[in-house]
Amino acid sequence: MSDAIEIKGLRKVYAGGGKSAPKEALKGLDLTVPTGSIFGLLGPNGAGKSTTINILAGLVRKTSGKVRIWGFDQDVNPRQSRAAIGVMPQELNLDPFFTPAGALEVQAGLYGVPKADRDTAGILEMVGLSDKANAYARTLSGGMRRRLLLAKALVHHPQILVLDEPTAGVDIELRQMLWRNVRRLNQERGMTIILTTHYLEEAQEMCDEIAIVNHGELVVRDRTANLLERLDGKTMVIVPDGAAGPIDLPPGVEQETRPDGAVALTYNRGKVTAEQLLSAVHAAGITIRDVRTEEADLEDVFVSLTHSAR
Ligand SMILES: Nc1ncnc2c1ncn2[C@@H]1O[C@H](COP(=O)(O)OP(=O)(O)OP(=O)(O)O)[C@@H](O)[C@H]1O
Repeated sequence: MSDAIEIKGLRKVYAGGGKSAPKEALKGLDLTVPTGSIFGLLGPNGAGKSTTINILAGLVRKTSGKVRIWGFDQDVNPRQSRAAIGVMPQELNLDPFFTPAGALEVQAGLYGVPKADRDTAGILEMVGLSDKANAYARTLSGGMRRRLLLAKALVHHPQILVLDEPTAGVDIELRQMLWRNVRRLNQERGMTIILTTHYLEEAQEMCDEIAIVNHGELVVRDRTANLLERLDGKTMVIVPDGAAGPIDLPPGVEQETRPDGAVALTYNRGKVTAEQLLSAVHAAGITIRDVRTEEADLEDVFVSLTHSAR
């Protein structure tokens, strides 16, 4: 199967409460998530990411459109489509009276996982909670609760794992543990991973493919590497030895003097070469103390695309 998730024409209108008008959070979203990928769903606040994820998880009812999960139409085979997906939610809502081991057993029961197929100890070990297996959830730290939420998402051995803002506000150790586990689940078990994050650097590093949504619509979906290539602007930063005078630059190159005296030359890689720039700098009689280049990153792509969509 090529796509783990297929979303077609997905609309969600939240009923307005009191005097507030109804809100169209998704306006006919089309999206596919390839099987075996680590897929990033990005977008500004209120773009519709959580709504999309909650519909996939079966927590929010869509207004219209088609959702297929692991080949199962959500409307026709709700049980199978739910069984194929595990969701680690944003909120840390856990029953305080359950222990981690107890919570996993209950979750396994809810999904009808036979006793012989349960792996409570193994999952707790994977998320680093073995020594807390029998502690009450109310005594767990915020980080431990997140580990437990990840563990709960895995009890029914889903093919697809969805993580909604998994690293928001967590410390470095937990973040590394989460990403280590995500990579392992993806590489060793072929699990398809979908995640939302506000940390673009993280998405750039972790995700093979990225979709950006804005105002309930898809802005772009592409391989991360292709997205980064879309912006072929590059900046050469020159630290001159002494003050730099005017430089006679090729057309289309923008010159900016930074507060530290460095000269930033922004150019289009397709039109101007680094060599041309360096020649122009030399011709201006500038001695170069240091030179470096800055590539576009996902943040530039994100800003440029969500901006132009507006
Ligand atoms: N239960 C609800 N009732 C009414 N409106 C809602 C509800 N949930 C979300 N919305 C609205 O729908 C839009 C999309 O919200 P959603 O939470 O899906 O965005 P998001 O991309 O996840 O944002 P964030 O990055 O802030 O989590 C927003 O305008 C939000 O105010």
